[in-house]
Amino acid sequence: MLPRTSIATVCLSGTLDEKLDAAAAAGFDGVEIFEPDLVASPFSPHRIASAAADRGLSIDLYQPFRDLDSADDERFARNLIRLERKFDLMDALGCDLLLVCSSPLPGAVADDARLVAQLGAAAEVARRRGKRLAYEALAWGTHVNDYRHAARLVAAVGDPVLGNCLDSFHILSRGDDPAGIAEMDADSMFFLQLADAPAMRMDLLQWSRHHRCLPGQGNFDLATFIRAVQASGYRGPWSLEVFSDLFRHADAGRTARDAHRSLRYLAEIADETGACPIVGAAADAVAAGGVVDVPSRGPAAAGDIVSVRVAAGPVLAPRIAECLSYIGFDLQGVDSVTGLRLYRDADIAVVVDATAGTVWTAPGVPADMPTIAQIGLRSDNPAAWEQRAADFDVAVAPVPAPGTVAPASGDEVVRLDVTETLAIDLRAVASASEWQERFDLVPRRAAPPSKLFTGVDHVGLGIPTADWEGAMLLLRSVFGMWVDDGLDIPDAVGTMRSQALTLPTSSGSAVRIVASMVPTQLDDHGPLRRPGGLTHAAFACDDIFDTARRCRARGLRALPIPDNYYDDLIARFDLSDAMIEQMRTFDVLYDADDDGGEFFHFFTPTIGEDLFFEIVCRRNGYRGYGEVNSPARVAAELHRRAVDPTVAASGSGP
Ligand SMILES: O=C(O)c1ccc(O)c(O)c1
Ligand SMILES: [Mg+2]
Repeated sequence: MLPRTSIATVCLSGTLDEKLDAAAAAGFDGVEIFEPDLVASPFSPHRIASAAADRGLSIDLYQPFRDLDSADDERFARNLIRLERKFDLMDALGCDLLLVCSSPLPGAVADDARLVAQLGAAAEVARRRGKRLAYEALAWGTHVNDYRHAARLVAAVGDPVLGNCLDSFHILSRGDDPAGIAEMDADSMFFLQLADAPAMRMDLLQWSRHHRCLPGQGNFDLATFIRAVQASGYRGPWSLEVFSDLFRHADAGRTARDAHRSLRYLAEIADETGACPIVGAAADAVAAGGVVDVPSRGPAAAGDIVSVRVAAGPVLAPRIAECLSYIGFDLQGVDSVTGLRLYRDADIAVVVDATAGTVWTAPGVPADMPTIAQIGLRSDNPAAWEQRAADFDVAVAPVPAPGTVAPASGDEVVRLDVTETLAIDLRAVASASEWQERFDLVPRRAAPPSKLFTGVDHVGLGIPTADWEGAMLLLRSVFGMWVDDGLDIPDAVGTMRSQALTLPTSSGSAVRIVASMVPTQLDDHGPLRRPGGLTHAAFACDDIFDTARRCRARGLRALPIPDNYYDDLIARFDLSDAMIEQMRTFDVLYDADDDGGEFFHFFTPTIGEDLFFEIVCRRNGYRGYGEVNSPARVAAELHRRAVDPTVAASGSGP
């Protein structure tokens, strides 16, 4: 059950009225009025109060009141007068709760007894004015920056109009343990502010003011945090307070919808049992190789990725077909009308679609940018997934048939648009034979398909900056994916924020997506970067060198890796000469983790602007994706283009 929900106006862009519209439309019960929004508004506090009431929103909190305490008595006296003026304003606003944050000033009171006296004096004013104060420890407060310290001060004052405001950012950004919240007196907990944030090492104030995000969009362990809050018996609203450079110019309606969805997501993960389920646990369980014992959040566990559809366009489709055949995929069937071609290795289907300008191809993708437009996961119960999407207010569209120019209705296929250019297809029909039957493909081959691969190890997904937060939340809420810490990877054409997401599957394996952020502000997204969408699919094998040999025999010239790379490997790892020689021969890259896990991989050359395939082999529970080698791949690809101008000119691949 979701408690009362609230959102700070600072989370949303636009005028105050627009912010209220967006909050109400998204289903929030109330708002926190952020002072600068009120100060900048042309409307009186009375008018703002009725604007909120007209939309069915309560004003749950007015904030912030800064720098209350002071080592300078005269200054403190002035601060109490300032407090009275704010209470006048709150009278007009019809709000009785004021957030007071701990002081970050050098002149803040250091001595607890004196601080208790000053907080007590402020509480007395508040009581006389029929108001309440919620005291919040800012992570960068000069003397008070720990929620336990703030709670001790509040308890020492002992005035029922003075309570605590807990803000997940200030607690989790410091790496603090939220367990103490469970021991707090629920009556003293006046307000709860929630925010997530990406893992970063930076000044706390900068991190807080520019990079907060919604629960389910960052890397904080909010599940453990919210359970501690619930254990305390807190009865107030769950309110979102997200300072974000991205949200400040994002569409307010979209942010508010994501915000409400994030609280539903948080309520769901709060109900899960088990320790620290967000960060790391899923990856660890998957890496351990055995059955995944983290809960699957979906209503019906999803299966592995069984198909990948490449929107190739007519020009580059033959190149893609050629590349697929080099790495073991055999043509199995062709649609005589649309030219849709089905390739297969073992149980993996790759469908190459050569149509252009139809809804079936990825919208917005230029003809020279073939993209993976759809991944198919097996599910025993697509209808349950559809219901789940509806629970999170995510539109589910039918997938149109190839060649059609408008979406068909009544199709049984469930399509979730993760980004404009990617649909995840959760349905009963997704495998090679189902593709074959569904589109009545003309069989092209009697022989059984080859068996180079054991499955799809992961897919790479480029997400434009502006869509990043929304896509993260969608993948984690609707699909129930788990995240590890993200990484920043500098390479020859920019720096990419990379974030792995993992979905445990019914077979005890995992669907893995490696998301990377594509800067939206660049008009020209630069070489080897697409404006969004899937960049590659990685196929898993049991023996990297045997597979590389077989691919070579089928005609593959893998992306050439320079000798410098191998000299560096020799320096970094204790690998035998024979092993290094094999890697050099087959252009295999390598990574290892601290727990003995090893990763071997090689790449096909890029086709068009940025589509490639990867062949990977994990050993001993390696958890990563060889991200450290990503700059080597990008540089190798740039070099390949530079030395062979026909490659770049024709946009062609191998
Ligand atoms: O960054 C700040 O100053 C600030 C103000 C009010 C808050 O509730 C908060 O968490 C941070
Ligand atoms: Mg706060």
